[in-house]
Amino acid sequence: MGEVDETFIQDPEHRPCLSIIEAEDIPLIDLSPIITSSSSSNPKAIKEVVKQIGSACKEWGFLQVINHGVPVETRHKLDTAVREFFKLPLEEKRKVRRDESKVMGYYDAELTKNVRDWKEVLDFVVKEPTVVPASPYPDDKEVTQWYNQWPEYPPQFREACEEYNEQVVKLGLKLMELIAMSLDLPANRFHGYFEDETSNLRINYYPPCPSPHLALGLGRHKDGGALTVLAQDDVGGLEIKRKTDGEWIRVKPIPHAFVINISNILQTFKVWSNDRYDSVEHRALVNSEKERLSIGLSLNPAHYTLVKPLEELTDEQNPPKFRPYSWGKFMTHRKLTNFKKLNIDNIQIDQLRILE
Ligand SMILES: O=C(O)CCC(=O)C(=O)O
Ligand SMILES: [Fe+2]
Repeated sequence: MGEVDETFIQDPEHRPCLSIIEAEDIPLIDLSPIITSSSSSNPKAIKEVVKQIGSACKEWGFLQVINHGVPVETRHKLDTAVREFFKLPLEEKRKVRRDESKVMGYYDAELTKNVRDWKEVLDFVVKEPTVVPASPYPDDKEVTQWYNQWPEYPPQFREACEEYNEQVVKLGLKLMELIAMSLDLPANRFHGYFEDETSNLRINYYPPCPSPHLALGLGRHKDGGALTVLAQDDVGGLEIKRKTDGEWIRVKPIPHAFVINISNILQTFKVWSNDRYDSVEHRALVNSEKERLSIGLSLNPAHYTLVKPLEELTDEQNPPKFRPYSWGKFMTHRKLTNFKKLNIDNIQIDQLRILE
């Protein structure tokens, strides 16, 4: 096979280094004290987990969890259905193609930072329908609803996906409790934000690529939302930009583990925690021999959430460093810019920073 189309080619400074640097791995946290017992039964073990979560969030922005309570079969069922879907002919997959009016579904021409990604994706909302603002304009109060487009084949797709979402959202909310505790907040501090969650599932399928040294499966980015729970298969390719030195390091696939990413584009946690927890860039490499699959559930708050530094974490010595922003308006803006140019700038975290 020849080289890839030039739309996929990364600028030299962003091309991947294919010889793996065997660096230290991101923290691996065993959640069994949380999953197997109630919070009163083993306070010492739970405190230890909270401590590990807190330092992983501060030092890495990424971690992996094992013994997380999501059944192996739930994950296996979705994995099987997804692989069957991506093997279908393009015309079949395009029957659930996303567009401006149906924003969830299949897509095969995504760009990250204006360079094409070597991947196909499927997007679903967790709650159907998901209520969101109709436009990103601050004065427009109109809302709209996002629905899923379920593939007809394989027939078990929808059930597998819904079961997976339910289990993984449960894990995501548990992790939000642990993160709250690591910030010395009550365990349920964030729960209210997720009652009308706008969470979504993003399935990434990376076909083998003839030029893995020139292209990326997914260019460098930070995720939206509060937290991403990612399942990657055993092929490997996820890299994160290490905070301490900016080196790209590979996240080792661990059977049945989930990779947790507390970071996001508008850095919800950076704002909520008033700068204690920061976000981290990551990307996905491809290879010339094997296809790769990853499934990320992004736990997102209700559209009407005003994200701002929590009062408990600010005081006179520690004044708020960020102005509030509307989660829903931000999310709608991001979704619509996939389809058309809008007459409003993308919000960046530094625009929200209150100058000292
Ligand atoms: O494929 C991966 O490992 C990363 C996926 C990812 O970062 C995303 O979907 O946002
Ligand atoms: Fe990501």
